[in-house]
Amino acid sequence: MKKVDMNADPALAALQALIAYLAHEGEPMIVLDPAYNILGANPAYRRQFGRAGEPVLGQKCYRVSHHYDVPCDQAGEHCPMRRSLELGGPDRVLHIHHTPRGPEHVNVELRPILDPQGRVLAYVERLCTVRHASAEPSAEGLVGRSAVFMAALESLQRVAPSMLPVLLLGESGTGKELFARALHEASPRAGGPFVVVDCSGLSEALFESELFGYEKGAFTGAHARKPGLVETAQGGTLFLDEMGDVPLAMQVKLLRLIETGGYRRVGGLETRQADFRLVAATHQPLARMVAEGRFREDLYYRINAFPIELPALRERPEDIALLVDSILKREAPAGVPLSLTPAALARLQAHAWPGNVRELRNVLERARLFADDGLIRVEHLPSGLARTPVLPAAKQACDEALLHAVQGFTGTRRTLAARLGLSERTLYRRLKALGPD
Ligand SMILES: Nc1ncnc2c1ncn2[C@@H]1O[C@H](COP(=O)(O)OP(=O)(O)OP(=O)(O)O)[C@@H](O)[C@H]1O
Repeated sequence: MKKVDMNADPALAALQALIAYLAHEGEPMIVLDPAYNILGANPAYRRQFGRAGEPVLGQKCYRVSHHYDVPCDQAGEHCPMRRSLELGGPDRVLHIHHTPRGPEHVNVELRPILDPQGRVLAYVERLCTVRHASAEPSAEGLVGRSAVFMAALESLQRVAPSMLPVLLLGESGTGKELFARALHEASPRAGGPFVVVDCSGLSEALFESELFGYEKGAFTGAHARKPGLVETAQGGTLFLDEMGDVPLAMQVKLLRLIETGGYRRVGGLETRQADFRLVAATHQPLARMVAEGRFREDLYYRINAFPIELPALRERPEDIALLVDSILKREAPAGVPLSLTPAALARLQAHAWPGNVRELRNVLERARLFADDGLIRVEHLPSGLARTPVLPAAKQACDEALLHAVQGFTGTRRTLAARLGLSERTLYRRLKALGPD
C-alpha cells in the first residue's frame, strides 16, 4: 500500500485511516465524498453488495445502488446525503437497492465526517439488508415496494430494537399479523416466542383465563393448572389482535399488566411478573371509541405509544403485480408456475379491494382452479371485480406488464402471444403502440 505523507495532505491521510479502520467492521460500509463518489468499501460491503468484474471505487453511489444517472433526490427519492447536509448530522432511510441477489430493502445510515473546521470531509454509509420484507416476489413474509408500504416498513425498522409498545392500525386483511411477526423478527426478542391473542369474540371470563392462565380448581372444569398466553410469551412478543374488542372490564387488568408487568392466574394468589414486548392491532377507530366511552383512555395512551398505519391495498396498486406473483408462488403446487395475462392484471389493479390482500389471495386461489394451462385470464376472475375501466393507471399498468413480459421472454412472438393469452396480431399491435423497441 502507498505510504501517505501526513504533512502533505492531512485530510487525505485521515480518510485513508478511516477506510483502513472500517476494513475490520463486520457490517457493510462505504466511504463517500460529498460529490457521491465511493472512496472506499470494506470487505463486508464487497462480499454482500459487490459484483465480480464491476469496480465500486470511484463510482457514484446512486449508480451502484439504484442504477440511476442522477442522485436519489433528483429521481424522486429521499437522499440521505442531502438530508444529512440539511440536518448537519446523521440520517437514515430505507431504500430499495440493486444487489447481486436482485432488489432488496436496505437500511441506509449516513454519518458525516467533519474536519476540524466543521466542513464535511466525507460520509460513512452503513448498509443493512432488511431480511423480513421482500422487494421481489417471495413465497413468504411481507412483500411491497410502494412508497406507502416503505413508510410503514421504515417505522417498523425504527421501533423494532426498542421495547416500546406498537399499535398497528389498518383495515382487515392489510397484513397486521404479518407486520407484527416481522416486528418481532426484527427485534432483539426474535429468539423468543411470538404469541398471538385474538381478542375478538372472547367473553371476559374466557379472555382472563386465556391471557393469565388458571390454577387447578379455579372453576368447574379446571382440572389442572394451565399457563396463560402472557406466560407463554415470556421473553418474546405478545400480539393482541383486534384490541378494540377487549371487554371494558378486562381493559383495566390489561392496563395494570402493561404498566407493572404484574398479573395473577385465575384462582391464584401469587402475583407473577410478565416479560413481553407488546404489539397491538385494530381496524377500529380507537380514538372515537375513547370519546364514546367504549375504550379506556389510559389504556389507549399506553398502547398508542408508536402507531403504525398500514396502507389499504387500493392505496398501493403499484404493489399488486408483486403481491400477485408472491401469492401465486405460495399457491402453486411445486413445479407448476402460474401467471396472469396483462388484461387480468390490469383488472386486479383497477379493483378497490375492500378485503385487501386477503381478498386478493382468495381471488387468485379461485382463479387458479380455472387456469388449466397455468395462465389466469380475465374470465377466471369473479365477474363482480372491476370491469376493465380504461383508467389511465390501469392502462399504464397493463402496458408495463406487457413490457415486463416481453423483456423477460426469449422465445418467439408466437409463443409469447400464446402465453399472454393474446392473438399474435394483437400482441404486435400493442407492442407497436408502446414504441419502436
Ligand atoms: N405485504 C404483504 N405481503 C405479503 N402478504 C401479505 C401482505 N399483507 C398481507 N398479506 C397476506 O394477506 C393475508 C391477510 O394478512 P393478515 O392476516 O396479516 O391481515 P390482518 O390485517 O391481520 O387481517 P385481520 O385484521 O382480518 O386480522 C395473509 O395471507 C397475509 O399473508
